[in-house]
Amino acid sequence: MLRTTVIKSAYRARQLSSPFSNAISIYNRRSPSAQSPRFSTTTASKPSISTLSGQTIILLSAASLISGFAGYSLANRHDTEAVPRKPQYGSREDCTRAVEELKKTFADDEDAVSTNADDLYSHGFSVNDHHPGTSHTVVMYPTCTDDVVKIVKIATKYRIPIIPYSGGTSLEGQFRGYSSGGICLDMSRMNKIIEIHEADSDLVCQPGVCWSDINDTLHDQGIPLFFPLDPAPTATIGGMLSTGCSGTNAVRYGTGKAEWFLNATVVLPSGEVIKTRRRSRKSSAGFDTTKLFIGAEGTLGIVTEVTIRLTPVLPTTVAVVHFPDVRKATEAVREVMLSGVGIQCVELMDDLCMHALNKYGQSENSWPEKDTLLFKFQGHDQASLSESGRVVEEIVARHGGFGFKFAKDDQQAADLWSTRKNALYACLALVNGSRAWSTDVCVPVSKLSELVYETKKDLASTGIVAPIAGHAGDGNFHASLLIRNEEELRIAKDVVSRMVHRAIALDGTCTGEHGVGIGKKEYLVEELGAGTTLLVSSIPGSYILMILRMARRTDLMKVSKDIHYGYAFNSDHEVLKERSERRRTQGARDALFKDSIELYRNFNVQSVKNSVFGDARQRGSTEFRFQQPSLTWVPVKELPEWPSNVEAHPLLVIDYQLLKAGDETEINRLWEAGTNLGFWYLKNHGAEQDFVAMWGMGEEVFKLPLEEKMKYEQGDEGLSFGYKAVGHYIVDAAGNPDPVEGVNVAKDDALSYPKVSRREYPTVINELMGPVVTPFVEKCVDISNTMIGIFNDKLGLPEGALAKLHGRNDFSASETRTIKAPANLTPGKLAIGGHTDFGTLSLLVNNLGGLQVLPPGTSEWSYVRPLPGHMICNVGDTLTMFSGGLLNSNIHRVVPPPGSQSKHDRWSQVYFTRPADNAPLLPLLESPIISEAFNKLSPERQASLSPGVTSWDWFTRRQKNYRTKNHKGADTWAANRGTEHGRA
Ligand SMILES: O=C(O)CCC(=O)C(=O)O
Ligand SMILES: [Fe+2]
Repeated sequence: MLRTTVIKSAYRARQLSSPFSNAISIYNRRSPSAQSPRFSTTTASKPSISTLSGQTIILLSAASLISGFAGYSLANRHDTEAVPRKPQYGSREDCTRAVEELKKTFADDEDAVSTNADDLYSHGFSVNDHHPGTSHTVVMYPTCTDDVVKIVKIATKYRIPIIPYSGGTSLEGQFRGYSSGGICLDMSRMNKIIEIHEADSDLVCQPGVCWSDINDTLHDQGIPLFFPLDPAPTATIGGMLSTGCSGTNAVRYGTGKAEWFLNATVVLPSGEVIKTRRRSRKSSAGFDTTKLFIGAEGTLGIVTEVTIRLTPVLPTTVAVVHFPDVRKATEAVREVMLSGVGIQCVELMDDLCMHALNKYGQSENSWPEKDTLLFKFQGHDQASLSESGRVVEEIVARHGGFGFKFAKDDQQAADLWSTRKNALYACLALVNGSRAWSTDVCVPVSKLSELVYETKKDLASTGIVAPIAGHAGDGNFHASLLIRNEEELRIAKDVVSRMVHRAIALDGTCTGEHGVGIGKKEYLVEELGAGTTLLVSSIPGSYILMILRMARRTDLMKVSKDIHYGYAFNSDHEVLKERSERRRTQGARDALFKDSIELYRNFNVQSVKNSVFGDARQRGSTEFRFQQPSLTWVPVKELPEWPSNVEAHPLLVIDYQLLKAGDETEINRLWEAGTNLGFWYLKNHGAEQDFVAMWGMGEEVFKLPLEEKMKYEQGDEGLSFGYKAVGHYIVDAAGNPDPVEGVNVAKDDALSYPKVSRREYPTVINELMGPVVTPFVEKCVDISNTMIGIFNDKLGLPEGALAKLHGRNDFSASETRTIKAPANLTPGKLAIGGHTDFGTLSLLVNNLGGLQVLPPGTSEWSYVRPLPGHMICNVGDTLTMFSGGLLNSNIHRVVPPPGSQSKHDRWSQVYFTRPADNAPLLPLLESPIISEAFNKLSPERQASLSPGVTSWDWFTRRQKNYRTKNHKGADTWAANRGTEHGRA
């Protein structure tokens, strides 16, 4: 390692001092501390950075070193003899020791190590795909190859997998955390361009630098060269190399292969540093070692420096043309490609895509909603561009192309091209409350029409909305399957699987450019054959985990002061704040772009005024203008920190994705939480923004005139659906009125909308039902059902027993509850009196503290602190009853937020899962586990757990006795009580 550094630095020094060299050494102006004195800066560049959403790079499981080698996704192999051993990773204790050593090793660099929960979460989880996510144990921020070596050596010592993280646009779940713990290596501080060699048309850089920033830098310096590989705008070089990336320019320039990556410096699992080649354009000295690391998705080593090849910038222009169907369009592409005209890109957008662009795109144009091709021509001058245009116009006409539009000037060309750039985001907005499963396949160009045609037919038969856009010139296309719930996710899985088999049968590949990740592993043997797969897997020191990373858009939303909506959580970690800030600026362009589309999709945004679609350097404030109904968001502002002198009760943090994946340890931890305090944090649940959106809905309701709101009041008969004015509930035996405003929506209404199931709501709620309330309910139902299923099994109940009592389509008191407690409540005043929740499970998000629990066996209330990205979940009475008292419905209440937090409005969003109205409330004694536990209880407790009434009667009795109007004295308070009776 040392030797490499010395040689390299001497080499650079010579270059810099040589009068014949035009090498330029460039550093990132924003990271002066990271500049090494030995590379004196001659030119400060514009920042060339990316963290949040570029391609991902590397995953390295250091443990493989110890276990010999590990296989590259051989899970599906039948030939069991050939299956390499799985790496044996260190235990959680080993992980803890590794983190200690990392902290000690990097003690003098306070930015190098983070164990902040939010940081761990945002690096291991992604909202942009459907794969389960897991937090890492620690996130490391190396600045140089030496740092990486140190980290790798520690990882190897404790057998901890490393999951490096650079940009993170990856779509196949490549950068997830590892269940037994892992080290995430965030390459964002290795974001420098080191040398530009104009005369050689190449450039040396670190892996965290973004390709579009490289091109901006070259442009700014008047260097007429560029790097033509163009995946997502914030993809970074390390990730691009590691996934063998491509983009729209692949037709002309090919993909991310060794012709573009001339050499790479790589840290191997042993900690040894190698450089794959010198800088000469060609070499026949042995193996093309660089290529080994291309597309390896980080399974072989960590790339810490790369030399990329550049190419001259040539004039281009753009044309668009529409077709009656996709077959005709792809046939035209084939003929155009054979004509030999100067084509840089050929992009296909299907009819659905064009519809999305008309609806949500930013273009002035209104397009025919037909399968469409977009050509980018390349030529030496206007005449040659025009000539190419003429030839293509003739060809496409022969294939039924119509509306051929050739850009008159650069401005028009840029406008037309932005259509393609906006396509993905516009498509994502098509289905309210959906997530996209974006995936790609690639076939020989002549087979593309068949593949697209068959896939569209298949998609249509499933009812899943899935616009298709792709690189028609390469036979590569992307389908974005827009899915709203678990059922559609299941259908989508099958569709994707059929699409992949279809592509492979056409002599194609399961992925043209997204990579394998964890999403496409299962197809490798089918595509490559067992022999090739085994060969790859048996490269000594090869690593198995395919885990990519991607930025969480919400992470950005939380910290961005530029976005005037959402809410801000606070962190007591200064380090995190700084990092968030850094990430905010680095990933701003891409993330804001996505944010704005999210708003289009969900909130009828009329326009987004800022630089998201423009120059990354002018990242000003963002203004969103909303169509009716206008949403005034709970503004992002610096909410005060959790006061350092206030203790909060610790809760177990449960990882929802691990629960879903059936992780036994996590399931046991959920059981532990449920049977003890009955409260826990839930992370990686993917519904954070849905909770926030509900506050937006609440704000819209609360600002209506009181008279209007009172038309939708819950009433005093025991119903809780609808509006609740301040003072209408009591908070104690004395009958003191509550100070909070609230609004509840029945699950039954949210799921049946526009059909009214239980009651009518204010117009603003109706308008927000589709974009906000229904998706919120759907997500909460899914999340709740997952946990109910787990409790069912742990309770020893027959499969589906609890689920049957909570049927999605059975009428129940399940509901959303949005609560706003005003700022500056009198200290000591109760916002919500002490109670147990009526139903089975409650899912809760707060913006500020105030919730308190009375832990079993104590008489002191303890705060529960809201944590960013985490819900607070708790067991309610009906689950306690069904479980014969095994699961604990704990008493809790809400007081004014602690410290200076009390100066702010407190928002709270709950989803209550309650049993079907007619479900009888009795312990489910058919389970031996439950009956054994129940038999041990005191008669009084047994009676309290066996009311024998229906869920609906239980609920209305309790609800009725909370109403101020019904309060007749302390007896009324007692009459609203739940399972508190008979507790030990
Ligand atoms: O606002 C909170 O934090 C808790 C709300 C609650 O306990 C309830 O609505 O049942
Ligand atoms: Fe509650």
